Amino acid sequence: MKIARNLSELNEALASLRSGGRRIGLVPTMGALHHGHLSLVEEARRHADAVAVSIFVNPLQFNPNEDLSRYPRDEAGDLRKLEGAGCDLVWLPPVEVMYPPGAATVIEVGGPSAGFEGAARPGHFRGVATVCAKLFNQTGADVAVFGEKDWQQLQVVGRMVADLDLRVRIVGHSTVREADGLAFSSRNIRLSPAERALTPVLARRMRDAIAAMAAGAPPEDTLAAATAALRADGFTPDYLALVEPTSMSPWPAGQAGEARLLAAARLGEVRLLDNMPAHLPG
Ligand SMILES: Nc1ncnc2c1ncn2[C@@H]1O[C@H](COP(=O)(O)OP(=O)(O)OP(=O)(O)O)[C@@H](O)[C@H]1O
Ligand SMILES: CC(C)(CO)[C@@H](O)C(=O)[O-]
Ligand code: BAL
Repeated sequence: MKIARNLSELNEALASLRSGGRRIGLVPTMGALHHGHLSLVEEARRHADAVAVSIFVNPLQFNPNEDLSRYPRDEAGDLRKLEGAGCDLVWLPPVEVMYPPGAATVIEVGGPSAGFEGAARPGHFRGVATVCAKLFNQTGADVAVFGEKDWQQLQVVGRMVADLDLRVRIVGHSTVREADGLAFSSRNIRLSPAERALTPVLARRMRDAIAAMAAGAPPEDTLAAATAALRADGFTPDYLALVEPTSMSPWPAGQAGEARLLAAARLGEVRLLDNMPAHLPG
């Protein structure tokens, strides 16, 4: 497994991986890797001949009051896991390589960036889009794999690639969960044991709400009741909302079809994100 920390090391590693027309699959991450990330690596392998994983905690997507300095980091553990997963190349740029002094260009995606994470974390998707565009250009990846866990991010990146005619193909991979239903997430390690024990309730409330709506219960009332129940459970819900899955527009009242239920709720200092498909009857 090759490790690159600057652009000339990256270019050298890519030149050898690409020999004979081999296709490159990229998995962008912020490190502190878990089973969700490793399953994105496996997915990338299904679409490409060589897999590159980037590990970069991107300051541009954190707000000043967010947890950039406390974001979990475990470079040695990450490299061990990636070696075991058969990753071919790890791209580990320091901040000054990604954003050299004087850098002054950002990418602003409209449409699916609005609302939800975009509202809770102003400027977050500008940072995500900018770093993803740079990662795609730096690696020349043929395919890039993203997790559905960050559903809105997946839509924003897909929108950017379409709008800018980027040559990378975006592949989404389903959310990988712990046995009790909690979606794997790097920040989960900051949950106390009592908070960790409560986390499966979020996915359970979402599944129950979807089942009720599929059986004909009105979405607005069902989601209001689920939100109140989560609050009583001990969560601080941020949103629980049905959206059109690609544009992220509110799902029109009374419409039948495949919507997406998005949730964000705080538990202690951790903000949990989840989403699930919701098939609504006419
Ligand atoms: N449980 C999961 N299942 C599938 N993909 C995941 C999962 N968790 C993260 N990913 C994906 O891995 C990629 C890198 O995500 P990131 O490094 O931010 O990890 P994370 O676990 O989402 O961390 P965070 O705590 O910051 O949300 C993203 O495409 C993300 O959607
Ligand atoms: C896509 C990403 C690596 C960009 O920094 C990040 O937002 C993440 O880890 O989901
Ligand atoms: N997993 C999305 C990246 C972030 O929370 O900043």
